[in-house]
Amino acid sequence: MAVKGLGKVDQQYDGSKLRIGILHARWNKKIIDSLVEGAVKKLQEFNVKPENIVVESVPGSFELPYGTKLFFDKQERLGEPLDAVIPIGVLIKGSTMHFEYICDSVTHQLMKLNFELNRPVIFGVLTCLTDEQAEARAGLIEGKMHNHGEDWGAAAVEMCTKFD
Ligand SMILES: Nc1c(NC[C@H](O)[C@H](O)[C@H](O)CO)[nH]c(=O)[nH]c1=O
Ligand SMILES: CC(=O)[C@@H](O)COP(=O)(O)O
Repeated sequence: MAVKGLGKVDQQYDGSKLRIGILHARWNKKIIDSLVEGAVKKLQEFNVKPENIVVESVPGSFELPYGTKLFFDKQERLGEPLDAVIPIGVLIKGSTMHFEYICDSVTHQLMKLNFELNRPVIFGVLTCLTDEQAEARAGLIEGKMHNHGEDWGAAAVEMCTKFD
């Protein structure tokens, strides 16, 4: 088992009053499904109520930053505002520069959204060179790596509550 990862949380965070959005891309669906499942499982372990976990999708990772903004806006309009969004995408290197451009622009724009929206936007995007790297990071290869979706769920609750 790899040594990398979030490790134990520094304190117990309570997500019972939070509403968290998960916005996932539909590219690389099998890996996405596992990551979403990991994030949901961890949110529930941190007491986020199932009815307060809102899951939506966009076509690909490129759509995640603007989709995240629209998701916050829509939930606000509905009177069910989100405390944080976990955008989840899986980028896998192909044979052109497509991968590099999307990795770079999406990462920067998701980071900027934290400050623009003044809400936690978690970095739930895998940027992998091979299918196997992505599968391992979604916990799909027995004994290899943990499901990184769990880290993203934990990070969302911590970032919503830590500085209260
Ligand atoms: N190659 C991958 C993509 N590509 C699709 C783009 O993200 C986008 O949906 C399209 O260009 C339309 O704007 N998306 C991923 O999530 N993962 C990939 O590996
Ligand atoms: C257009 C795409 O999302 C995808 O085809 C990228 O892969 P490649 O670099 O092999 O074109």
